[in-house]
Amino acid sequence: MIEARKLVKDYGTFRALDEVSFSFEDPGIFGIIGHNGAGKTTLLKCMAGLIRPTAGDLVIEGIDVRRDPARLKETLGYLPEESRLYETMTVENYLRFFGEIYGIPADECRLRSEELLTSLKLDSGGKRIGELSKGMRRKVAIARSLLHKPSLLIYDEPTSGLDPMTSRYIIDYLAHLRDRCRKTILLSAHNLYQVEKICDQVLILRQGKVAAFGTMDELREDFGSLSYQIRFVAADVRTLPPSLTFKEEGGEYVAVAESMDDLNLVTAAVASAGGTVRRIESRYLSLEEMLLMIGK
Ligand SMILES: Nc1ncnc2c1ncn2[C@@H]1O[C@H](COP(=O)(O)OP(=O)(O)OP(=O)(O)O)[C@@H](O)[C@H]1O
Repeated sequence: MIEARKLVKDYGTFRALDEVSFSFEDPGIFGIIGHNGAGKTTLLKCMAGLIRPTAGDLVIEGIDVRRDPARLKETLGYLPEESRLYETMTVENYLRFFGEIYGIPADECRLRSEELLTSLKLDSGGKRIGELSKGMRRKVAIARSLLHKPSLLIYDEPTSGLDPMTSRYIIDYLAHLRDRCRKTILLSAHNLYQVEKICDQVLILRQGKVAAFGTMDELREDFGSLSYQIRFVAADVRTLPPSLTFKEEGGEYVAVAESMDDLNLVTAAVASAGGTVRRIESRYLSLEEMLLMIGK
């Protein structure tokens, strides 16, 4: 369980996080989204114990992060927005180096590294890290974050700057870590389609405050449906009120209503013209539309 209560982070006189509260039940994937500068990285860094919150409570897996950030080390794998890797090392040496830092015995570290590189489909062919592509480097950083088998992963923009195929591979890999390895993953991302696809709960930050929080279904409920599409048949559409706009599609007619009131007007008009409503579909806001609605 990850719980934040009235979390505040000030940088000097600037308040980057303003009484942020939420709780995540693990295992799961939790997305933190918001416009540039909303406070996502600040929140992730607080949760990773890398910066100290100014006020409020933050408890992760029973560890009070404000009091005892060092205790998080074993439980946590952190992937910063931009990983500074050791350019002149090979991938294998790099992972061995971090294995030593984590106190993993050499044989076990080699086995774990091989497993991770295989599951991430990363074959560096003995190249130095500085010679690898961006996607490969991201995978190396992900492998490093998993080396000590942490139960909690904090990933800042895991797919930023990656091509769609690599990006999708990493997203699917994160889902695999949750579903098969029971990991809890907190991530920030600007690719909202991906967040919508894999996150169990989403926190939307706006200027350091919580603008919305919940499962995708809860957020859709909160934001309301955008429109209703009414499919109907009518023997003679000339009897429909001239104000009703609709189009013909596959032998049916389709009208769009922007609100529940509008929807009632359309269905009443169809009925009074002797028509029949075949289907009403509501189209919910996408996460991107919600973020645009919330504004900067
Ligand atoms: N070390 C710092 N000192 C002063 N202000 C900072 C510092 N780090 C971040 N900020 C400010 O805090 C606010 C939140 O920054 P943060 O990096 O957390 O946002 P973000 O949501 O991750 O943005 P982005 O999507 O652009 O990465 C910004 O206004 C930023 O300028």
